[in-house]
Amino acid sequence: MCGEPQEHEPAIEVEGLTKLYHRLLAVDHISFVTYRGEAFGFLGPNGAGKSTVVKILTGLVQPSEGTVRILGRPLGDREVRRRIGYLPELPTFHRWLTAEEFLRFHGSLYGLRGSLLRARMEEVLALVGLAGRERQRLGTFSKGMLQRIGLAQALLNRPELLIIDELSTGLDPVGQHDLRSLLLDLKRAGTSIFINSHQLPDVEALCDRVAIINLGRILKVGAPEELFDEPLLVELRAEPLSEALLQRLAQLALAVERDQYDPCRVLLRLRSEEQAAEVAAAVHACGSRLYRLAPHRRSLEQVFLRTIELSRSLQ
Ligand SMILES: Nc1ncnc2c1ncn2[C@@H]1O[C@H](COP(=O)(O)OP(=O)(O)OP(=O)(O)O)[C@@H](O)[C@H]1O
Repeated sequence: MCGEPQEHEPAIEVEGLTKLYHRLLAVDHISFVTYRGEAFGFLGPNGAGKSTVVKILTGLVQPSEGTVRILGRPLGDREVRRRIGYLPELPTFHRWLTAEEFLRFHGSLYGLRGSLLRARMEEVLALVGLAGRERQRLGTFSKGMLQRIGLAQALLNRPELLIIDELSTGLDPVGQHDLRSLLLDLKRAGTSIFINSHQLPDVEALCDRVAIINLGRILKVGAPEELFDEPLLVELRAEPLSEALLQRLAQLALAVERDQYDPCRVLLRLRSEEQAAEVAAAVHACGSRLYRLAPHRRSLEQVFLRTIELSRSLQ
């Protein structure tokens, strides 16, 4: 794993965090820790409470209960704000400003000025692929360019912690790839990243750990590969996948999931690795041909959907 957390020093510490909007419990006593140098992803369906948590972390919303420490300091600490970069979910841009004027304004909020500000502006414009666009008005930027200038703004102060509330909206596949590479480079350089996203492939590629959140509660936290808590899941392709073979597989495996699109394919949850040999023997005993018998890894998207589905069925 690249970007190994730095000596397990925390970046964000959240304890019993709760947010009530009038009677609506948007965040329900959640606790988690992210570490320095780590990219931590927050995944959840619409309305899960993700943006509320980000707004609390960035001081835009007051928590109802609980404690938060960022880079070792309590919420609202002015010095710590200078060490954080924040890309909001739907940044509002002043359309009449040029890219340069926009960055100059945000730079001044970080206390940057003069030659240092000019150097940082040049640096971030190059990083996000907007070098040469300094004089262009934001009103004439495409959605992807606006996303990039938003990120440039968040990187102006060379933040130790970058908080991103939803990324990649409006970016074409090349833009998404470039942005993902940029975030990976920042992580490799030691930047801690907290990212809310619906873009599961981005989260899977970037994040060391993810939390799955729904209805204001954290359902699971772990490395993407740890969340695939089905180590003995195997994919079997055999032809024909007869009723007799399916019955034999149902006796052998803990669970058999048929593929609704491929009549020759099933996923089997085994009790032990040794059972793979029994599965192969059952295929031959039933007179079928074995085309594939291999470990199967669910995608983060499948894990996410199953976790949310399970939590809904338990309500
Ligand atoms: N200012 C507010 N006043 C009242 N309710 C709010 C406010 N902001 C958010 N909520 C409610 O809190 C809940 C969580 O919203 P939040 O925006 O945190 O979810 P989210 O996970 O970020 O969703 P999305 O993925 O759609 O952005 C929702 O039910 C939302 O309607």
